[in-house]
Amino acid sequence: MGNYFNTLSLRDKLDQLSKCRFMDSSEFSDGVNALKGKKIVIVGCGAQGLNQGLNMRDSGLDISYTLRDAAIAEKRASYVNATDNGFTVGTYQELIPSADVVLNLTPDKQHTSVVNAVMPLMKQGATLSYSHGFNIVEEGMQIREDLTVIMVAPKCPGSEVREEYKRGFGVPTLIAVHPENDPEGKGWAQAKAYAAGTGGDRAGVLASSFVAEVKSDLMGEQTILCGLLQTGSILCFDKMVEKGIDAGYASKLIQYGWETITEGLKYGGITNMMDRLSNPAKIKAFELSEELKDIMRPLFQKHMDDIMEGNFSKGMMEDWANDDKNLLGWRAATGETAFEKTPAGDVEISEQEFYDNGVLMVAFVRAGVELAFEAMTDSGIIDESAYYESLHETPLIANTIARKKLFEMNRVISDTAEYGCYLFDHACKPLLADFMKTIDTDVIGKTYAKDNGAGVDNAKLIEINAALRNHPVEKIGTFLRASMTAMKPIV
Ligand SMILES: NC(=O)C1=CN([C@@H]2O[C@H](COP(=O)(O)OP(=O)(O)OC[C@H]3O[C@@H](n4cnc5c(N)ncnc54)[C@H](OP(=O)(O)O)[C@@H]3O)[C@@H](O)[C@H]2O)C=CC1
Ligand SMILES: CC(=O)[C@](C)(O)C(=O)O
Ligand SMILES: [Mg+2]
Ligand SMILES: [Mg+2]
Repeated sequence: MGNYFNTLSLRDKLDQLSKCRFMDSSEFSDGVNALKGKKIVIVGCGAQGLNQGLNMRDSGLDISYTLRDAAIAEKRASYVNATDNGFTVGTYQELIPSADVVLNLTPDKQHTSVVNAVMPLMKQGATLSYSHGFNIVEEGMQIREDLTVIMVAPKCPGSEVREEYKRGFGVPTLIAVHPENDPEGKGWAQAKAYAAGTGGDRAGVLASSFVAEVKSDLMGEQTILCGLLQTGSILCFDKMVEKGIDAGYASKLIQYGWETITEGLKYGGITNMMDRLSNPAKIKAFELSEELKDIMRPLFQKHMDDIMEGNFSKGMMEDWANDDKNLLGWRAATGETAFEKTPAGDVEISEQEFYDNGVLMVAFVRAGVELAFEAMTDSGIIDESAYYESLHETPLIANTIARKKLFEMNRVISDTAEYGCYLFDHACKPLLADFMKTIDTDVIGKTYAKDNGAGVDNAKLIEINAALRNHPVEKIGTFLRASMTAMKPIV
């Protein structure tokens, strides 16, 4: 076993990275049929396992769970999750031999040992599925030749996979078939039916590759989605407290602010999020975000390079071998930050106030989304995929911070995402130290400018509006969001 991506020729690397086709909803007219009546067994009942299983059962599929022996014997959380929801739970020996499709939804760190345990028990011609291609792409896992290997990767945390489904919708999903393992040519039909079962087809599905999924997913989660939201939360909170803003107010502004301002992003991209500010505040947010982009660009590029070259996965796997020493230490340190420890105050903050008093947060979001999108597309990842991994998913992660701050975000995302998030955060905070010295409460904690009071430079405003609207993330976003609203009323 070794890094599969690194064994490919440059031509094949570029070919796999650029695999990404936005599927037409008509391609899902067969619904879940390709999996109807098949026995689907999910390994693991955690963030993705439980929520995908609930959706697929509601879509009429036959779902049961297999857990390691100790989880069953000790009635661990995963066992309780599955049995409380009325699912059959059994050992590998009991359930795997009769399974038509096995969904491996255990943490990435466990994939090699789980697949090695499960594979010999799988029947001839069955299908093995992943929701993240790390094991195949970064570890070069070899799967038995008769087995079909597919991937169905929801572009969001497991909790939101369920929430969106309950709302009658779904989350954008990337599907793929491992080219080395499609002996019967049934991979795509099964992956499509699986995406229909989770509701993903209603939000948008990209036909992609294991390689493109891994490289884009790692980049999004480390930088804009989790890393930057963590850094931004800590820096904005500490600054407000340092400058005398009430700590309870500061805590609330950050905890719920990301969710509120990225709601604007969800509806109308960066353009709409920035349009929610007064004109003078928009100009200020633009200037701050330009500065942030210049400072952070090398860090975003470094993350992309490390992911592409396999350095990131190598470092993380060393930590796996070291009993997750880094991960666990960094997780504990996050729990000790002042932001995490200060409860949100009992103060009313109106929807508009989150924008008006959070100009710096808006600047962070714009800078992070654009930088992540640019780094991905510069490396051969297609715009649609880069959009989902930067702009689209940010509000979904922000929702988790609103629930229970950074603790909840880091609990809900995968361990892989959490590890990369801390790496980014540790490098980004010192990088922004000088910039933060220039920041005062006019851009975080207090209202920058509610109206156009002191006047607005028309030429500058026009130039800024054009720069925002002409960014490629806005072009692809307009197209993808149009297909989403078009699909909503059908539900
Ligand atoms: N978290 C997310 O929202 C997202 C995750 N993904 C991907 O989905 C996959 C699952 O991640 P996630 O849902 O976060 O995982 P979780 O950490 O939530 O999964 C834990 C589950 O895996 C079981 N498990 C842990 N170790 C083993 C083992 N050695 N053998 C058997 N079962 C084990 C646990 O059972 P036990 O009780 O025995 O510990 C538990 O049921 C990953 O590939 C991830 O990258 C993709 C998109 C988003
Ligand atoms: C939530 C999600 O999509 C991540 C961030 O990729 C993950 O948890 O790995
Ligand atoms: Mg992801
Ligand atoms: Mg991930």
